[in-house]
Amino acid sequence: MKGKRGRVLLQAIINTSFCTRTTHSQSQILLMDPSERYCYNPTLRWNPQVEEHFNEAYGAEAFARISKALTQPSCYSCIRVNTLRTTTDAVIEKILEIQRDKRLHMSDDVESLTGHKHGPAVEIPENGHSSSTETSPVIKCQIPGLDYVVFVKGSGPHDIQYDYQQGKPPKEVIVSRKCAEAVLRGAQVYVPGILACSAHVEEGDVVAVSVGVEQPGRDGGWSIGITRGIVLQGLQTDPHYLERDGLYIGQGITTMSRAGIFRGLLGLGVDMTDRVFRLGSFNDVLKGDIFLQNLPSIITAHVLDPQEGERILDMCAAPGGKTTAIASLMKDKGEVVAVDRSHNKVMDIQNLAAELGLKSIIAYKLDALKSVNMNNLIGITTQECREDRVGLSCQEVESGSSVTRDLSSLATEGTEKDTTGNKILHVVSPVDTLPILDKVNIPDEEQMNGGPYRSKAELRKQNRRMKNGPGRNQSTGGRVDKCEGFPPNSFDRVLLDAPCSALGLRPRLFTGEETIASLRRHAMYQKRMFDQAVQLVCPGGVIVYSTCTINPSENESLVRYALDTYKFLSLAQQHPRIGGPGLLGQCESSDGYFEEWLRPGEQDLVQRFDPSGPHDTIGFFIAKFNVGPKDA
Ligand SMILES: C[S@@+](CC[C@H](N)C(=O)[O-])C[C@H]1O[C@@H](n2cnc3c(N)ncnc32)[C@H](O)[C@@H]1O
Repeated sequence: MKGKRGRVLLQAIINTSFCTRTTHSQSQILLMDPSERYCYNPTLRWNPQVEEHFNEAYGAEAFARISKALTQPSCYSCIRVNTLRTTTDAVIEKILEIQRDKRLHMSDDVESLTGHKHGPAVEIPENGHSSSTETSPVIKCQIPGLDYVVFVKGSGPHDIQYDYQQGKPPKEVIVSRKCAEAVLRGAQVYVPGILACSAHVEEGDVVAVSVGVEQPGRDGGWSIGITRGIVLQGLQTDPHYLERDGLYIGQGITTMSRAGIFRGLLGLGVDMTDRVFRLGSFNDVLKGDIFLQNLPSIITAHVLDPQEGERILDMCAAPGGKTTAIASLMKDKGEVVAVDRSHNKVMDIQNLAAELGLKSIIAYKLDALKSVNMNNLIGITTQECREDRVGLSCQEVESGSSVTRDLSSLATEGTEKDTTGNKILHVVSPVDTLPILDKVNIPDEEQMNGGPYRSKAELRKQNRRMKNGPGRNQSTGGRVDKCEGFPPNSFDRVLLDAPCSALGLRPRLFTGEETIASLRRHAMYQKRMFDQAVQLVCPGGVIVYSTCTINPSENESLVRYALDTYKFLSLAQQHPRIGGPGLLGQCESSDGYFEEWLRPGEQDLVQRFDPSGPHDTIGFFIAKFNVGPKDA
């Protein structure tokens, strides 16, 4: 026991010596006003080079504001109503009823509308919202076309009266960063998220909840340095005591004892009763009728503008938020092919689709970088797929001619063959900095024309497989099907919601893991995926690319600081299928704030980069590309 205490003390000394953020001396700590400790005033930690980069781009003051804004959640929860099952009005009515029943929010929301002790309330902009709803905590979005979106107002930051006296700290728990970020958005504290807890905590105790955030380690990396289950004394000898100054997110009542918390794996650990930010929790509320989703994500699906009966590809789809939004916009008529490279995440898509009762979604495990499969040319093009659906001829499909024709614009044939004897096609990008596929395989001509005989029935079966996948629809079981990719021109529209740094998504309590190199890597990865998307969409189709970023992009004076999107998009415009002389295709982009392609009256959707704004995402980039006919 003595040895353990000694280690804790030693750890506290080490932490104090090596933590660059620590600014208090021991005598200052003793004199420090506890309210400075028990509050929420985090400082976002950046990789020094990234911070320098953004400081230079935005100016130190503006970037400090952006950083601060990232640590706070938006002032509302955004809900997408599953209009295939219910109506927006019915959902609003039910939410109000639930709030009344639970006596949730009501008095506090009135406070949130009138201001706060701790700082200005963050309000939803009035543009697009009817004045009659302004005092209601549950608001239907009034923007044309988005009446299936509901905002539930929250409030904060609030001062919390933590139960401390000088020399007698409150009982407390430390939660993981991910848990804290969820709690800031309205979630409860579940057992797996709890890292440490005071001694002698029993069920029903009031505990202060703070967050363990990554700190710079001695090896130049970042670490949390809290062993799960460690006992907190509320003293400076606690691990990372000083680092948690200003990192208290509220207080709650424990639903089990300390022993129960660390013995168990699941379940509610702390019922949050007093939060720095109050946002509604919608866990298990109106299941299947609503989906909690950030506004920009909803708008991404809106911008794609999918039509009933179309065939859509969602390239990086899990957990399926946008996939299901697309299927709903299509009234579940047509086909939404959702791919993700992770098996478990594909199951998430399947589960979400089943929960929302959507049958038009087919989810596959597929590396989006290998989405184009030219080996499988006896597939169906979008046009034929549509014709097939309305009972027209599939002759062109069966001959594969439409696909062959289209390849000519993308590729030049070499003499090399791959291991299966197929010729290797070298695809040449007219824009040398835009990395189009280096090498893709297509079947040998003789295989294409005079290859092994297949009956029409076999071909039809093959076509069905291409449309419906090799196995079952997601709604019938937990199996995940792999997909070998799709022939070019397979889809009417493609959504590329590319993997990204998620900078811009709030709240964020740590960003140090992103380096200049990693940000550039995201960009390279996205470009390669875009190359695939361009080939998969049929002439006259649409690609929507979206990503969450705070990289400066559109503003001319900031372009040279853009690590990814701007350069990528300007290069994409030069792509022969998107822009360039003699083609109808065009590119529209607008720094992520959805301007040009919106219909008249929809300009209120524009989210200008505004750190003090109410949005759940302060940096989101959406670009819409109309793909031109290749021979125009
Ligand atoms: C930004 S999230 C997508 C969010 C999703 N569109 C939604 O709205 O719910 C990015 C996804 O890309 C997936 N991903 C990353 N690399 C991939 C790859 N090479 N192929 C397919 N999916 C990939 C990740 O597994 C992750 O689920």
